[in-house]
Amino acid sequence: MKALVTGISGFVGSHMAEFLLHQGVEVVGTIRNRSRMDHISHLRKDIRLAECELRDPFSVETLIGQEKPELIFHLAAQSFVPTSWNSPIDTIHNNVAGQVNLFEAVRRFELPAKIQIACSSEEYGQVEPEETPIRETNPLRPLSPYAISKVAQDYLGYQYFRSYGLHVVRTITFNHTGPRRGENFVTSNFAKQIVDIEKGRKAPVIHVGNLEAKRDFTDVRDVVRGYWLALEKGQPGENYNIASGTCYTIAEMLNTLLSFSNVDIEVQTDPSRLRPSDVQILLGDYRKFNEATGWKPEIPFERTMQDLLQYWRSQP
Ligand SMILES: Nc1nc2c(ncn2[C@@H]2O[C@H](COP(=O)(O)OP(=O)(O)O[C@H]3O[C@H](CO)[C@@H](O)[C@H](O)[C@@H]3O)[C@@H](O)[C@H]2O)c(=O)[nH]1
Repeated sequence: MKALVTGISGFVGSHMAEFLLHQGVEVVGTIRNRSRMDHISHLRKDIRLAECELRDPFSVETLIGQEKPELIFHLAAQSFVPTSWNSPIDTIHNNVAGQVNLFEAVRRFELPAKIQIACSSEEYGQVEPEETPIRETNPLRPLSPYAISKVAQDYLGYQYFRSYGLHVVRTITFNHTGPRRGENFVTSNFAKQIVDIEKGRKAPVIHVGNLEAKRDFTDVRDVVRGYWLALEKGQPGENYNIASGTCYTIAEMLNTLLSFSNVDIEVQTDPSRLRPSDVQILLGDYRKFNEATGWKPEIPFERTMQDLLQYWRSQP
């Protein structure tokens, strides 16, 4: 069995590759010439890498024609919400055109591949308190250009299934974190600041944005197991929430991290970390996915936070 992982050098891509190798699957991954390789350096002898610019249809067609994978995990994306306000067109183009190119190449070669696409709980956007936990039937009220790009990816998955019969499974993943999470994202950003303070590299002040927002965090290792099950047991054309079913305010998440450290800190709001519009609450209902695949989260939030701190402590 051969799997293609787009964005293999990224946070989720590297965990996906590890999971697939444990399943005995042959792994090919896409990288770009500017990709950082440190997340997958320990896997280099076990995986194959292909340089591919997903925005370029010729590049994607060549890759798909050469590799003909049976499974595709489409994880490559511009995934940081604040970047999408600074570069809205780039975010939408990158995320949407990349996926269309992939789908068109699969069609062109009439590949019977199963394709997982990484949709996002950001698509739900403005959620009313009585709508939680959020089900897949909730209206989408996106609040950022990033969320718009994910709505487009999501509905393209639906449309390519309906129009052409592509086996696309749409996973709607809530926040996820763990070792190797990029340092822009809130969990990793706060963990790294704490470790920098522990190591004496930074004054004991943590800079934060909106601490009131509530997020539903799942460990990335549970998430990639979910992506595998989505292709093994999920129905093509369907969308499935992948979530923990519990949410924390960002302040509670910070306190959890601090409970695993001895540092004494001051918290300071950095206005540049506040967003033009922030999704206030994301709390997912994963029953539909559980019923289809048996998936449920296994790694407790506290362990994820400890592992994340350990990850930053181990970095040079
Ligand atoms: N990044 C960041 N966020 C902060 C900070 N302080 C508070 N926050 C708040 O923490 C929350 C989470 O921010 P992020 O970690 O940047 O993630 P996100 O915007 O929720 O998006 C993530 O989850 C989506 C799924 O819902 C993913 O699709 C997306 O790619 C990303 O992983 C937001 O409400 C943000 O305003 C900070 O210093 N930095």
